[in-house]
Amino acid sequence: MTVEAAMRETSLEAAIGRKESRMETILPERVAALVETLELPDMPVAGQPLPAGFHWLFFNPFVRRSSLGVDGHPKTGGFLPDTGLPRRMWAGGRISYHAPLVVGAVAEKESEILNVAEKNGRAGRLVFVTVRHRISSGGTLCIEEEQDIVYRAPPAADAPKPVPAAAPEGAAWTKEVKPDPVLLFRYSALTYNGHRIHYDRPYATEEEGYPGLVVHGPLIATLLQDFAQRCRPEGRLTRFEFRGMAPLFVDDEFALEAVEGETPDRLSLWAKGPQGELAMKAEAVFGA
Ligand SMILES: C/C(=C\C(=O)SCCNC(=O)CCNC(=O)[C@H](O)C(C)(C)COP(=O)(O)OP(=O)(O)OC[C@H]1O[C@@H](n2cnc3c(N)ncnc32)[C@H](O)[C@@H]1OP(=O)(O)O)C(=O)O
Repeated sequence: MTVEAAMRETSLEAAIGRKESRMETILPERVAALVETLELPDMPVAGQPLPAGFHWLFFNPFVRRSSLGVDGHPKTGGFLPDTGLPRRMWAGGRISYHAPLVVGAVAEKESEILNVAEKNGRAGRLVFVTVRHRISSGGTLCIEEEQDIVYRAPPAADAPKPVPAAAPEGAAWTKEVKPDPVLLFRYSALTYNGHRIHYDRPYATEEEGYPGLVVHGPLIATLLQDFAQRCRPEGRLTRFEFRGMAPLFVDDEFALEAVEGETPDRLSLWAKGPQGELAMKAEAVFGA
């Protein structure tokens, strides 16, 4: 191991346990802006529960442009460790909805780095950073989430492109989504996410090697949670687990699909890409 690699490994381990916290008001205007962007039928107003996944609108750090990395995210090496790998993706997560987070409330998010794990993927070296977020309001823990962020090395020029797995067949419910550039732009703006792969086509294609602008993982996960809730209107979503399996791209229509889960309180869901590929898989659990 080189001295540089040994120092990096030490700094990655040192990141585990690092914490930060942030307070914010769950502003109804920002909730309304996402409802309209996603064309959802119900408009929650102050005092009503925040829809699942809408917490990603909030608690995102306001960082000076001079403190951003080339990818448009805050430079790593602050709260998130510098893995030495340039390409960030939102890999997945596990969310528990313990109690409603109410629109209009003041809430606090406490974040902690739970793990940093190096793996070898089909396309090269990967480092997964898992962050636990706890969102509370008025002394009640409302949402607990483990978020997996992956950092990737640029693939070798001669590396074959990993072939994505096929999505399951036999969906009981299905819904088409057309991710146009305005949807991606609005989602980036509303979540204050400067990641250039979502709106800067030359950067996404020439620097990160994607065929087009990349659809945000949390956007797909929010659409899947809304879809899950519509498949089970009588249930309350209490847990949602998802894993991004292959990226989706702007203007390529994809489908949200679902079947009954292994137990009556569950649904298995996925997002199916335009070639029938499994883009995201998810599991929803409902309580009373
Ligand atoms: C917002 C935002 C960013 C984004 O939204 S980016 C767009 C959304 N995210 C995606 O589209 C991710 C789609 N997934 C992938 O591209 C690939 O799955 C990934 C993560 C690059 C890994 O692909 P590989 O083919 O290189 O990996 P392998 O299948 O060979 O697996 C190697 C080990 O890694 C584990 N693993 C794979 N995928 C995940 C995952 N999504 N979450 C957690 N772990 C994963 C896999 O189990 C293997 O582990 P072993 O222990 O078995 O070795 C923003 O930046 O804010």
